[in-house]
Amino acid sequence: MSAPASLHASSIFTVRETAESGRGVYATQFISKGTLLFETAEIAASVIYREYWKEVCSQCFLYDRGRNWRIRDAKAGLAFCSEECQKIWRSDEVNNEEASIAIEGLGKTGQSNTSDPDEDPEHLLPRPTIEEIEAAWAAAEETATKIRAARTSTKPSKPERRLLTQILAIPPIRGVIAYQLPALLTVANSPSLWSDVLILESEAMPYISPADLKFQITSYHHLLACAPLSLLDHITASNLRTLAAKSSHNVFNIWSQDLDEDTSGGSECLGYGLWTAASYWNHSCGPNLRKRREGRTWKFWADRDVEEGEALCISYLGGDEKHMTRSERREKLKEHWKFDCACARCEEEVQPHA
Ligand SMILES: C[S@@+](CC[C@H](N)C(=O)[O-])C[C@H]1O[C@@H](n2cnc3c(N)ncnc32)[C@H](O)[C@@H]1O
Repeated sequence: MSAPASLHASSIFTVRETAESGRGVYATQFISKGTLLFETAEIAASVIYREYWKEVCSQCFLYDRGRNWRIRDAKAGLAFCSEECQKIWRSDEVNNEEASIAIEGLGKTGQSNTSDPDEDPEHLLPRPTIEEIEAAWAAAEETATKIRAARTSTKPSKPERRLLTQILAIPPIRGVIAYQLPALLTVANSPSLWSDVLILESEAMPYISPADLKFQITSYHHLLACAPLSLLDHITASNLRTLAAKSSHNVFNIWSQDLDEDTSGGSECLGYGLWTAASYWNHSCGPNLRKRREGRTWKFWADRDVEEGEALCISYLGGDEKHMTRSERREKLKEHWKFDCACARCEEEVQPHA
């Protein structure tokens, strides 16, 4: 199957291969402006940035102008807008609470605190190549094997205990680990949702810097060293590499205000998430869809009348495309999403050479 079942179920659009932009979504009938085309709440992984954890509901992502939510799970480092949301979060995923508490405990007992990726000197270096990525993960696996042995041994040896202590003393990178954990819970608890992750478009060089790659590996080791044993089989380099490769082109930012509706600025990026079924809309610099997040649900509407056979596209530029020149748009899309835009507006605006 080339897309999640929920997309195939639509009678007004279909997902198919395109010549220039991978798979795309196409109208199978005339669609009038304002029609709600699709909604999805299937999130394979998400993270709220650490600085917002008290202000953003961990379940529904509600943010109220920076007000702190009073319902807290301090051990798990999470806040909720209501008891209802906390209840849903607790019951949602097997292991959710236990695993979150284990991760939150990292760096709180030993000498380590937390690490800021932006302060790492390797943060500004170029993306690691495919060869560098392979070598780093191969080396990581040797340590991972030892950590697994130490965790599963009924009577860990002195070197095994020392290894676990050493790993747990490394400062955790909370932003990375807090995104990896929900993905691994998806692997463990929702195999069909994880299958939807596997068919998303991949990026072969997904790490934005050597520091990013290093931190993903450190977090892998941290997870192996402290996550509940029931999760251990799912904490694999393969799953975490898949997550990075798929997230690169497919995550949606979680904004404090809806950018499609309000382009006046002031919206803060609170985190991001991987909504698998929402990842098939291609970009157009003249989009015909409007999107909005309501809690955990992304909704997509026709923003004008759409003819049968037309590509259904959102804007990846959040409304800025309206005020940008062709070359500015293409440069930004290339820089952030690494593709040469093949949309109809870019085609139409090609300047003939003198
Ligand atoms: C969220 S995915 C969209 C679905 C994707 N086409 C697929 O097959 O899974 C984003 C990726 O689609 C491709 N894409 C989206 N819009 C495009 C466009 N206007 N021109 C060229 N490629 C585009 C790029 O490869 C981009 O990284």
